[in-house]
Amino acid sequence: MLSFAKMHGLGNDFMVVDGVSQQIYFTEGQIRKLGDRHRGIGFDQLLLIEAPQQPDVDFHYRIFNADGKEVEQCGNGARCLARFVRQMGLTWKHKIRVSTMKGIMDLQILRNGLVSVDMGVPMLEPEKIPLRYANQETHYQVTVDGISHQFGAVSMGNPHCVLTVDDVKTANVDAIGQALTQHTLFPEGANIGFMQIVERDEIRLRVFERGVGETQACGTGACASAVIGRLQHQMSQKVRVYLPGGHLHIDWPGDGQRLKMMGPAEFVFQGFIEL
Ligand SMILES: N[C@@H](CCC[C@H](N)C(=O)O)C(=O)O
Repeated sequence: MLSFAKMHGLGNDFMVVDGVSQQIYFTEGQIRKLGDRHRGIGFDQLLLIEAPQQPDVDFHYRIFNADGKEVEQCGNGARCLARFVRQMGLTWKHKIRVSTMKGIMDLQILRNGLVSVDMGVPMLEPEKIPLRYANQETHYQVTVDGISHQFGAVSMGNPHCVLTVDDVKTANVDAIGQALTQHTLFPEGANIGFMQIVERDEIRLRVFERGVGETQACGTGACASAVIGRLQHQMSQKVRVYLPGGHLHIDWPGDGQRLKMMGPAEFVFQGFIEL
């Protein structure tokens, strides 16, 4: 029997598995079955926490989308990881350092229960996103169904494309998201964000996630929108990003600097399942 927890960050939901005390290997098919919302546990991502693979790191953090594919980064998941490892007694630390496919990340559980995550330096070079386009720094263009869209692109460890819209409520998230998430411009696919600027320090955002579809919140998507918002629309260093499931605080001083994200992480239940 496999022990797991169901958690969420602003409604972006996860099956979280302790791979430190349990020996576990998931196939893509198993993940798809577990992620099925009618016949499985149901989740946007499965998070697998493993023993450290290098010195000075507490855990190794792996992320799988509901389609079974392993990906590089998950911001809401990182906050859940921090609360999970303490709740399960895997550590007593409040400051936790994890490695991911793409690098090292520092997490901190704050006194108010929120979790702050150092998400590293956002990467804007097309080859690092990856994006098949000559470097234009912040303004790119793509045509979907005969309509031209301007977008910004950034890697938060994983690839993001951010479109600015007048109103997130009426944005065609599903159709444009489907068309762009596996567009040839993004050789590894991309998460597609639809950002409405409300104030210099406030964004409304919906995200069509690669390997999932639209989610109630995307942590890395919120970070990406803050970066593109600052570069394209001169937004403030500190912004609140409102997603359908709730809001996150993002702090990014600017180009070449590290970005911080802060928000909640919640337990739903714990359980056992036979694979
Ligand atoms: N929900 C996430 C991002 C999860 C991975 C993403 N779907 C991808 O394929 O890169 C978040 O909170 O960042």
